[in-house]
Amino acid sequence: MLKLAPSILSADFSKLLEDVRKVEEAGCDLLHIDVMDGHFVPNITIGPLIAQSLKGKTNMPFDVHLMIENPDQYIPEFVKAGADIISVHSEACTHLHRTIQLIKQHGAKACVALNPATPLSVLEYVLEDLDMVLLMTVNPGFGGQKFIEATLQKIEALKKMIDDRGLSIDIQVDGGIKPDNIDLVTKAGANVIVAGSAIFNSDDIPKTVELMRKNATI
Ligand SMILES: O=C(CO)[C@H](O)[C@H](O)COP(=O)(O)O
Ligand SMILES: [Fe+2]
Repeated sequence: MLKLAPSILSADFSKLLEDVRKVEEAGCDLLHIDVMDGHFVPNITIGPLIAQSLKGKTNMPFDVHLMIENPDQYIPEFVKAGADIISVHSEACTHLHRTIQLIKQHGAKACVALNPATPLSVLEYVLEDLDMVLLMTVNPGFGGQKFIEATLQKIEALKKMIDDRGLSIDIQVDGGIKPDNIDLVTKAGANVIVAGSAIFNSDDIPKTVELMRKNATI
């Protein structure tokens, strides 16, 4: 099933709740919350307090993308703040299996995110434990970057890996996705689509969301 996950990184933080309601009214499925620590990625964004302040004010589940070092330290806090899905970067986890179990023990859905240059082989022994895999289609750290075409092959390969094992795991893509390339990523096998600048910087959010759904091949 296609799920659209607008990234609040491109929202107007001075009227965040208003922007969140706009994307919910436009029919988006998940709220993608980008957490950056200035270490794992060069940018600093938001922490659990902001997530918590939005909880209960929208019905969209919270899809929390942790771009931070030592994610284990913060997972309990983000679940308390309302995270429904937590993504951790394989590159930031020394004990990836343990971190995945920690997310699940706290009652959230577990997702592993991979940078564009990270091979799918890191998923070999943990894939069965996951609810979702997030393939970055830009290098993490900033919104509004250009989609990296080479990730299309990787999406296809992940889809095959999941199907070959008879699993049912969502494939999320994040970075540079717009109405004019959503067909490529959905055709390759992605079904959870993050879009920040394409949605929040649009003059007509409902129209852009509708166009993304129309152009998706699923
Ligand atoms: O994780 C991210 C960046 O690290 C963001 O989710 C992503 O960049 C979304 O923004 P855009 O759609 O504008 O590329
Ligand atoms: Fe993200």
